[in-house]
Amino acid sequence: MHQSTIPVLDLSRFQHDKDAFVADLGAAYQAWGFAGITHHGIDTVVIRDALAASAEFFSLPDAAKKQYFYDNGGTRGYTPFGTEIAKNATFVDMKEFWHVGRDITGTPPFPQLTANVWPIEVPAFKPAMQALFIALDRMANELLQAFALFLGEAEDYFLNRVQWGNSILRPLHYPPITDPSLPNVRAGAHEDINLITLLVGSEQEGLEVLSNTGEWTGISMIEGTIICNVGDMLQRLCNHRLPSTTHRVVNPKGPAGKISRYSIPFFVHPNPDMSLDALPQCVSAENPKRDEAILAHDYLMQRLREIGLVK
Ligand SMILES: O=C(O)CCC(=O)C(=O)O
Ligand SMILES: [Fe+2]
Repeated sequence: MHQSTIPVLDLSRFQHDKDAFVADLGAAYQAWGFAGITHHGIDTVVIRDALAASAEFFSLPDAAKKQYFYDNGGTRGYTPFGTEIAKNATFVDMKEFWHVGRDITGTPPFPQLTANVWPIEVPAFKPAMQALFIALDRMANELLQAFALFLGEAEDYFLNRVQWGNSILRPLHYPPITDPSLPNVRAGAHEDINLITLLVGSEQEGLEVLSNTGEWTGISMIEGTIICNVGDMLQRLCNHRLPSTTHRVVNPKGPAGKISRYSIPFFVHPNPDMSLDALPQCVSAENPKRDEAILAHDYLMQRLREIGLVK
């Protein structure tokens, strides 16, 4: 039966009902590339504090925010409105965001893992984002264990392939769209580049996912549910057995469109030297290899140039 919206998975089942959970996860992602995740073990306070700190930062005057806009391809700090554009889109996205990376003590094993910057105007921002980064990183590792099993690899397949990944936590702000001459799209249709994405703040309306029958499906979750979707890197690795589904953010009709949207995606990246070549067990006569072999870092650079974040 065709489900009309994305499935919801209870992550606590991975610990006590592993085989059934992995089968359900595989079915959910093969159908949608997206699922809501409940019982993920992340305290609601961690999520609320991060969303509150994000709203506080974005309410600062432009001049204060722009102090944190660096010519670094948006890798750390603030990126103002009008910078990012979805591949092949006409209008820039109606969003501003901040990038938090992995906190490293000592010399980073990869040069991409540059130091974080923090806004001094909002003291709560740093501890709130650090706590959310650590919690989502842990949750991602658990989900990747389940994905590894589904794909016929050992449970720990990803663990030493992601621990130095340049994963990015991205607090986002979409302002209300009040100018009627602007399109109603806050973030243009796109696929995520990375392995998987975890999305916090999805209770607000506006996110739409393209179903496998070609319909835009509006997604809003009960508070605390974290959406997880497959990105292009995982799609390549599994030779499209799991789809990296197109999604976008629209300005909802009615009162929800008159207020700002705050969401926080966590883009899970593999170590820069991980090969994204299709796993041999995912290639067959019926499903021949679709993409060329490429290293994660080279693939990322290619994609960041396409969306205007790297010139
Ligand atoms: O704001 C959202 O809910 C989704 C954001 C998103 O898809 C992205 O930043 O890649
Ligand atoms: Fe996305």
